[in-house]
Amino acid sequence: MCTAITLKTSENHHLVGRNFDIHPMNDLSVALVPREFEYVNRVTNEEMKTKYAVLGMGLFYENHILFCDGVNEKGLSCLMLQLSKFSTWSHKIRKDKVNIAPYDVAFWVLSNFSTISELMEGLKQLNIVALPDDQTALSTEIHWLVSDTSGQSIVIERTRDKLTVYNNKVGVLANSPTFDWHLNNLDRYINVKSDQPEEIKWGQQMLSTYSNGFGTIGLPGDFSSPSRFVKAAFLRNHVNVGDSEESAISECFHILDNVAIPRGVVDNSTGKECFLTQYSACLCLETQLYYYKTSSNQQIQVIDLNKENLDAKGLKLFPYPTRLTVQDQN
Ligand SMILES: C[C@H](CCC(=O)NCCS(=O)(=O)O)[C@H]1CC[C@H]2[C@@H]3[C@H](O)C[C@@H]4C[C@H](O)CC[C@]4(C)[C@H]3C[C@H](O)[C@]12C
Repeated sequence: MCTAITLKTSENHHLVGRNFDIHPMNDLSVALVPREFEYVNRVTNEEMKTKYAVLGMGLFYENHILFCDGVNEKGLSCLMLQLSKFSTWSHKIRKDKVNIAPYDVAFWVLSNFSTISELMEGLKQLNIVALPDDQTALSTEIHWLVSDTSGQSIVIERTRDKLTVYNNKVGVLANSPTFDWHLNNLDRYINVKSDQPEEIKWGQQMLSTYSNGFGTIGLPGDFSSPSRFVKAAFLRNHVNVGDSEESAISECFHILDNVAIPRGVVDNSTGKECFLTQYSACLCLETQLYYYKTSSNQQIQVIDLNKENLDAKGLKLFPYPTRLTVQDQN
């Protein structure tokens, strides 16, 4: 379970927020990858080099860093979310294409493109490959939310052996099923609204409200992907984010909290380990600030891409907060 939203302030700053929901894991850390950083393409073994510096949540797996989400120095963001049972990958390297493993697509997007329109050209060359001996790639089932400073936001999915790009007009992404299914499902919630309903008579019986929030009755509260999508879509499209980046960040985390999973409430499919919201992040595309909080430390951390040396030689990792910190008031 993961949920992502986009938001815009009245000062035209674009934010992208996400919950990362998984069983408890230790290998996460915000990472800064500089320009001209050299690494090996896990599909072709070719040497690759980053064009743009990238700041985002890195996940270390088999001595390899993959990006769950991030923003680059040009204000392009890319997030990956699970798309179980629907994603399909190519199983062959194609010489005329850029061959990338599914778990590395987010990093490829962030390190090579500055806008969505540039990326759309790049996608024509992309072959997302899971080679038969790459168990990691074969078990990866994901789709992506990409946004840029023009305010455009797209969803990229590869299903039934075809890449589809959707314009994301609702500003939300969750997990399975596919994005178009979620958009159709939204119609069922057409009656949900922010305003209070009027009093009404049913026969001789008068129906009236007795607390705020009666307009939102019918909004789902469970943690399934369709329900999180609907709830996040309603909140994202009715929230008042205020003028500044600061107030919008607070509202972004409020929305993410509304679809976040406390420890123990949801078991994973094997029933052995619980799922939880491991971290929630909010990225500002204009300022390239990465705000985040973790399941065990709810204090918001912030890392500024532009305070770093973007031409440094190696990767920089930031400590992942795991202990509760509170501010003493006396
Ligand atoms: C949990 C991540 C997606 C977050 C998310 O959307 N969760 C919702 C799950 S659900 O729909 O509600 O079930 C996924 C996306 C890519 C996944 C990783 C990649 O597939 C690469 C390897 C694959 C290995 O089999 C497991 C570790 C792993 C490193 C994966 C861990 C985890 O499953 C990741 C990080």
